[in-house]
Amino acid sequence: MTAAVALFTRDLRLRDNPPLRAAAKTADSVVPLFVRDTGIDAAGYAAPNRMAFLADCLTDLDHGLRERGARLIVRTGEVVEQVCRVAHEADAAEVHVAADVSGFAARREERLRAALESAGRRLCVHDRVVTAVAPGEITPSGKDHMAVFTPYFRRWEDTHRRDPLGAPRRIRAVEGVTSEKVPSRTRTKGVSPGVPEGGESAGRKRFAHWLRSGIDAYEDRHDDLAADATSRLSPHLHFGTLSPAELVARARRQGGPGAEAFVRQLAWRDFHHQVLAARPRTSRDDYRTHHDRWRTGEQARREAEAWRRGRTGYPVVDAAMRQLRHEGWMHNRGRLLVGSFLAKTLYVDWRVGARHFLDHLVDGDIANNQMNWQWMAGTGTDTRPNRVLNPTTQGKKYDPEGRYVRRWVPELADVPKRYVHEPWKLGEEQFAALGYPERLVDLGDGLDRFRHARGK
Ligand SMILES: Cc1cc2nc3c(=O)[nH]c(=O)nc-3n(C[C@H](O)[C@H](O)[C@H](O)COP(=O)(O)OP(=O)(O)OC[C@H]3O[C@@H](n4cnc5c(N)ncnc54)[C@H](O)[C@@H]3O)c2cc1C
Repeated sequence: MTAAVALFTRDLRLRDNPPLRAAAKTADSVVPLFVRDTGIDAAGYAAPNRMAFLADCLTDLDHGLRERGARLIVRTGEVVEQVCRVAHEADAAEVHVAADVSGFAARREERLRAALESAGRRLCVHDRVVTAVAPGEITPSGKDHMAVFTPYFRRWEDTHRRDPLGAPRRIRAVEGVTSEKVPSRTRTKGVSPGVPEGGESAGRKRFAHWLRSGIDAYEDRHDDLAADATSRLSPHLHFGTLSPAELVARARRQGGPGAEAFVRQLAWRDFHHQVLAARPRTSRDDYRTHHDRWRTGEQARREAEAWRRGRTGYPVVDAAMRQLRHEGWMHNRGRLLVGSFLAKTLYVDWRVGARHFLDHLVDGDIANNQMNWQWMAGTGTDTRPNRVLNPTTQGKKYDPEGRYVRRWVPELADVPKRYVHEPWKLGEEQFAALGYPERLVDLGDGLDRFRHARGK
């Protein structure tokens, strides 16, 4: 009897899961393993919103495995040590795992390979699991990644994609490997009230609903803040309860401009992943530095805190920041606006904002978060790095009725449409009666400071 370990990381699904399929195919019996890596807690990345969603994912995965004759083995500790221990207990010849892109994942892979090989076992790493197209698959000659999205996307579209795999029908489990209790959401403290349900079953339901009644309108409505007309699949993509390759294939099959626009966003996801894979230090360091001397000191700290709390005095910025706290999620247009406001208007280091996002986002993801923050701060791959978004004009454009602002900023619930993005124009007395904060900064002053800092 041969045995293999299928190590789940950011691929918490049974369908279209190449490491699981390969483990089940090459060995007589399988240990489906998830390690609660204490290194992630120690690095401060175990945000409660993601831990709650993760608990749902593991519970659902365990159910699915039990239906197929196995169950999820959960262990807590240092990941390499735990995997080696389980491989030894199961006498597994191979460990199958998905390739991933961060520096953390690269180091994990290297250490795991060395430790397994020294015990006479083999690590098998599978591409195109976390992304639809693997990092490094599309590279101009002599380069290790592509730095501009449009040409990347053209090549991405031409890249042959594999057909999505079904879930294994039966999985024969290795006998006698013990598991900790699968974590439960109810035991997670400090979770935002609006965090959605995690797990492959919930993800598939959401995706089916999206194909039926969301995707066709996506191209026209994705920027409408109040309409909430995006897929909200990002947490499922982050934890891999849905496969990006399958999403691309099924959206393409459905066809139409909405589906094409949606697929383009999935390509953005792959794009950022390939940048991080080639430049892992850009999770902290500027991708293209402007030698910014970001504001620090007491006033900048106070302003960053007002931004975190959704009390900047700019309604659409505050609405988005409050949505983040309540739901652990924020609309993409909101993310762009609050990112520009922090990094450019307030001229506070993008890392301060990225950290706050990672503390709250259910989809908080090193590749997507850090690369998008850098894009917005103009230190990343944006070809117009000094663009500054004006929250008032953007608010009027993407929330013309003020419905998004009223939903998240109760102080402005009864303000007429004319003033909802500029409540300070109501007049002193009426404005004071709202109990809504004064503007932190004049937009013109913020713009001048930023341009001066960037030498523009
Ligand atoms: C400052 C900032 C920080 C961000 N942080 C994250 C993050 O931590 N995790 C994350 O998944 N996304 C992040 N994004 C990208 C984007 O805002 C979210 O992916 C999107 O809002 C998720 O909502 P949705 O699933 O409804 O997206 P949809 O519009 O339905 O798009 C479908 C999918 O495409 C991908 N996608 C969409 N836009 C982008 C993008 N700009 N970059 C990369 N992938 C994209 C996502 O996986 C998304 O689920 C960030 C954007 C900005 C500007």
